[in-house]
Amino acid sequence: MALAVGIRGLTRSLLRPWVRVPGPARGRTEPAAGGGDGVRCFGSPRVLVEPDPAAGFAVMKMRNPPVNSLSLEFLTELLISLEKLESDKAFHAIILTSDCPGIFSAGLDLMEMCGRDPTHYAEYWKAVQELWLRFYLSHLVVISAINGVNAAGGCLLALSCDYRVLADNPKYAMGLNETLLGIIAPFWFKDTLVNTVGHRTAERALQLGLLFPPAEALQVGMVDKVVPEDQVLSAARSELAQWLAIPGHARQLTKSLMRKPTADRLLKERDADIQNFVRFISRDAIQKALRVYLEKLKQKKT
Ligand SMILES: CC/C=C\C/C=C\CCCC/C=C/C(=O)SCCNC(=O)CCNC(=O)[C@H](O)C(C)(C)COP(=O)(O)OP(=O)(O)OC[C@H]1O[C@@H](n2cnc3c(N)ncnc32)[C@H](O)[C@@H]1OP(=O)(O)O
Repeated sequence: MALAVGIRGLTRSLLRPWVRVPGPARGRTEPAAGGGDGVRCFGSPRVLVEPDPAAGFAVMKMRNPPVNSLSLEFLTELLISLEKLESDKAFHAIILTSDCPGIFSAGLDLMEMCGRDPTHYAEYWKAVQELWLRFYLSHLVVISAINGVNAAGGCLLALSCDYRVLADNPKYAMGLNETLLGIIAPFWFKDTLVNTVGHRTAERALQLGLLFPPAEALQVGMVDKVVPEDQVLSAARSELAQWLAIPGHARQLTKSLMRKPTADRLLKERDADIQNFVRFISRDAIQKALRVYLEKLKQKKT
């Protein structure tokens, strides 16, 4: 089985050249995230980046409508945006949020895991691993401003950040709900949750596939702050000030000290994890469960 499609290879094959604000904002000079004037937004079709280099951070907005499902192309674009900000010394932090009303992310794209061939599954899973590793270990401060419902892989992305602000809307539940689909959160999803909420809460949440509404998410420590919906971004910005006041090298080394052992577990068995995923997801029973789940999502509209 061909597992060797690196994310840089993906990047070359999938991504259009870096583009300036596609869609409605194309060609405009928008106010920067922190209010600075004259700084151009940039991005790719599915990721809008609003830089505020003077303040040292950028707002990264996910916009893969309707539900910000993490397709291969979207994962790749998120990685490229992250890489671009990481390699620019002007940036010390990112606020990750959504441009899709009411949805932070519906998690991994079920269409990438359903009815495809093993080579595709392997390529997809490698990109999912890469996204987690890069966000989890980023030297930048990453704060998520969670402004919508946030399931499974989307929740993992938020858990990979350094701090989470969640909008206070009872519809905006968040969690690793894989078991509800008849699938299993991989060990590194589990480890990330355990590191955030502790073993007992994670054990219960993972088995039951719990999606926590804001008050409960705050209570178990899945998020750090719950604020009125219209204050999610400003609360994330205010929080950032505290993180940016710490000497960068000390904070980065401490982050690495805390997170490297967890990341190393995956790094040591990355190929085996891909093979496990491909074997698991290719099973007839799993494919059937995913099809039934997708069908249910569609039926709820009728
Ligand atoms: C041994 C083990 C080894 C290894 C491990 C093995 C494997 C397993 C690991 C897999 C880990 C998986 C992680 C995941 O992230 S799985 C995805 C989980 N996500 C969800 O359960 C959320 C599903 N979506 C929803 O609940 C709702 O869509 C949501 C987000 C609440 C929004 O609701 P609403 O606004 O009403 O929108 P719709 O439901 O109508 O959705 C619009 C449209 O989007 C489609 N869609 C929704 N979610 C997804 C998705 N995750 N992927 C792809 N497509 C999605 C939905 O079907 C609709 O499509 P339509 O064509 O009808 O417009």
